Amino acid sequence: MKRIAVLPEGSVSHEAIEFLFDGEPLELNHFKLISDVFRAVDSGSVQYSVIPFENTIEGSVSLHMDWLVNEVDIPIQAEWVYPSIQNIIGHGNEFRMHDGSYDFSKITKIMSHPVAIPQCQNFIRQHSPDANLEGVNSTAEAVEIVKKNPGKGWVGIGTKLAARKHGLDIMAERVTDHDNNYTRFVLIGHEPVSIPRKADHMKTSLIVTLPEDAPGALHQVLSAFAWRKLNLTRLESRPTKKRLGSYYFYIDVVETVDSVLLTAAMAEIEALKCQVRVLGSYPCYTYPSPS
Ligand SMILES: O=C(O)C(=O)C[C@]1(C(=O)O)C=C[C@@H](O)C=C1
Repeated sequence: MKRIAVLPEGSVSHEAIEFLFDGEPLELNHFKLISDVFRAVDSGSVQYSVIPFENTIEGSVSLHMDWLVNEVDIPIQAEWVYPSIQNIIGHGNEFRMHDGSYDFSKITKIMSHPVAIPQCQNFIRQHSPDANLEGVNSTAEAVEIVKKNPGKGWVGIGTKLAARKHGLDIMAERVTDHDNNYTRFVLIGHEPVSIPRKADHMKTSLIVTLPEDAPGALHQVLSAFAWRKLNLTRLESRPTKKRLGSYYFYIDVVETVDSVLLTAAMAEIEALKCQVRVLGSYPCYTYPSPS
């Protein structure tokens, strides 16, 4: 049975990993902090870790990107997309009105993961503009804290799975600003993984660091992909954290063509005195579109 580190029971990450393995029994080790989820592979206590990487509304989860690049050396083995469906969860009796509906203006505090709160801005502005917003380690943790603090007017933004686990009420369903709210997850680990789904395509993730003060270097790097007709799906710069104004580039290449071309592109980029690090070449699984 695969041993996998993931955020707490009822988190979006937990739902997502159960989806990826489609009912295959898994040994899940739950951790409160994403840093511990990352470290679990390093310490050998699990084979794989589940990392949320990018969200439709919020974009890259930069903290997780930086951890993958700077703090650990663990390859990406798979990527998949899963919907982040968020709900308002609380002790319903604190907010229930005579007609049975909820008075959301009574909410004093809304807690969730810092990536989940901005996903629900419209709902918050419209229904609970005076509530305090508080970021915690996961959506699941927010719901757990609310459970332990009745009578204070607190609610959490989280999954139905978390509401069920803690026996709380789902006061409003699907409260994200856009229905198409998806999160891209990556599975990291030292061994390739078998997944009971059909992969959509392969992808290679690269970290490219340009030589200092080389005008046109990024243009030349991009040309190495362009003339080989290699399809880039992501190009993002992040600070190297070594000094202000120094960046690395995170590049995703979808391999729809022969990988020999990609190897040649990387050799060309290295010849330009760039540093190239491969974060992984891995299968990607898309979420089935509603029929
Ligand atoms: O807090 C959770 O439930 C998580 O799985 C983490 C996480 C994230 O880090 O992006 C995952 C997806 C959600 O959109 C919000 C939070």
